[in-house]
Amino acid sequence: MIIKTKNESELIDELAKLINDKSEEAITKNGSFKVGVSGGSLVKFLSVALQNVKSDLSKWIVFFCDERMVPSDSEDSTFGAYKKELKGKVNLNDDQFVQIMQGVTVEAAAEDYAKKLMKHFGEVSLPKFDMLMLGMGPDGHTCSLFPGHKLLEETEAWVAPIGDSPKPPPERITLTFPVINNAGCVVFAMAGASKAEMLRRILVEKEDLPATRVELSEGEVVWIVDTEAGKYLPPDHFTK
Ligand SMILES: O=C(O)[C@H](O)[C@@H](O)[C@H](O)[C@H](O)COP(=O)(O)O
Repeated sequence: MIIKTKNESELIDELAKLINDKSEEAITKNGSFKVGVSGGSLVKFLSVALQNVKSDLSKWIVFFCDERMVPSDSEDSTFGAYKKELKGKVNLNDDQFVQIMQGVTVEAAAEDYAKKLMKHFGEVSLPKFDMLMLGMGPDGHTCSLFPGHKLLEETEAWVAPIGDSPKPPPERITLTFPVINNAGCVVFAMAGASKAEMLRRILVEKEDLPATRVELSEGEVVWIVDTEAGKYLPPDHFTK
C-alpha cells in the first residue's frame, strides 16, 4: 500500500494512525506491542507521531531493526538519538528499549541480540514483530542491509553482524530478511525530494535492491510518502 501525503506533517499524522491501529490490535491480542525501529529521519517523525498516539506506551517493547556499535552517548547511536529526541515528549522508558551489547565484537553483539529476541518471542522458528518501522537510504539500503552485500542472502541468523558497512560507522548489527519478511506489518515513511528517484526505482521499476526485497509472507508493507518523495510515482500507484 502506498499512501501519498501533502507534506511532512500529514505524513506524521498517517504514521500515527497506522501505529495506533497496529499497536491497539497487538495489545488487545497479546498484551504487548513488539515493534522494531530504525534510525535516520524516522527518529524525528516518531518523536512527533508518538505524542499523538492513543496507544498505551507502557505496553510497548521496542527493538532496533539495526544499530551501530557505538556507545549510546555517541552521536551515531540510534538508541542515543531516540533518547535525546523522545525525552520529555514521549513516555517510553529507556528500559523498554531492547538495547544492543556494546564493548564486544559485532559477532558477539549480534548473537546476544538474537538471544534477547528469543527471550521475548520464545523459541520459535522466526520471531514475529507486530510492526517494523524501516528507513531507506539513497542507495536503496534498509536496516543495515546494503546493495550487493552478502548479508542479503542470509537465511539462518535472526540478527547479523556487519563489520564493513559502506555507510559509517562500519560496525553494526541488523535484523535479516527472514525476520523482516515475517513481520505482521512494515512501514516506510519517506519525505523529501532526495528519496524520489530511489522510490521510483524500487516501487515502479522493482529493481533488485534491499528495500525491494521487503515482501512480507503474511502482512502488509505500507509506504507513506510526501509529495516530494512520491513525485516520480505514477498516480495509479497510490492507494490513498
Ligand atoms: O543505521 C542507519 O543508517 C539507519 O538505521 C538506516 O537504516 C536508515 O534507516 C536509513 O539510512 C535511512 O535514513 P534516512 O531516513 O535518514 O535517510
